[in-house]
Amino acid sequence: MLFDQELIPGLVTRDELVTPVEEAELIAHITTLNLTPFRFQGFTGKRLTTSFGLAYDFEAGRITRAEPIPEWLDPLRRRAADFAGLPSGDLVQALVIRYNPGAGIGWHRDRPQFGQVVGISLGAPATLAFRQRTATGFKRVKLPLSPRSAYHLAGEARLTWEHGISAHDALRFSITFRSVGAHIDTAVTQAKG
Ligand SMILES: O=C(O)CCC(=O)C(=O)O
Ligand SMILES: [Fe+2]
Repeated sequence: MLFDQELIPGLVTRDELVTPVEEAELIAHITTLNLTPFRFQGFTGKRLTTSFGLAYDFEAGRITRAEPIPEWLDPLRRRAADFAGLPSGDLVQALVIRYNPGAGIGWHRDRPQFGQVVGISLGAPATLAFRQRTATGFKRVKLPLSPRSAYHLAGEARLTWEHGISAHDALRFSITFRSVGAHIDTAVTQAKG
């Protein structure tokens, strides 16, 4: 497409942020990572994840430090930042997710400690569903995620809409980069102490 489209305020998408060759290389790197199931209060998710730069500890409810973002993710981080109009140094977290068949992600807003989000889809296509509460129910928007495409969540799309992906039966990966909001200094200081 010639122009980025804003489907809801703050949501911008871009097809083919990476080439098929780059996609294959990224997936090859991901398969070497030690991904672990998402766990929270006795619940074990079917998706497998790992975080770089910063992680979010769901049990403790705060941000912690993680292994540095690996070099093989640098070119993607720069491209994601260019797409989002951010300096690449602002994207301080990279979260890698593997959705095996049957895995999805429930309705949520990303943790408020984080700022803007840039997601890149690899592997099977999926649909990112958005909903925003209204007086009478929900406004809903569906965003098809083609492999190699990217989305940027800022503003309203980031803050007042929830998003989620229903379980699908094919293998998909996502890499999401995040900036951090105003609370990060306190959170990281606590994590070190
Ligand atoms: O897989 C995706 O693209 C969505 C991931 C997501 O919503 C999250 O990690 O907060
Ligand atoms: Fe999310």
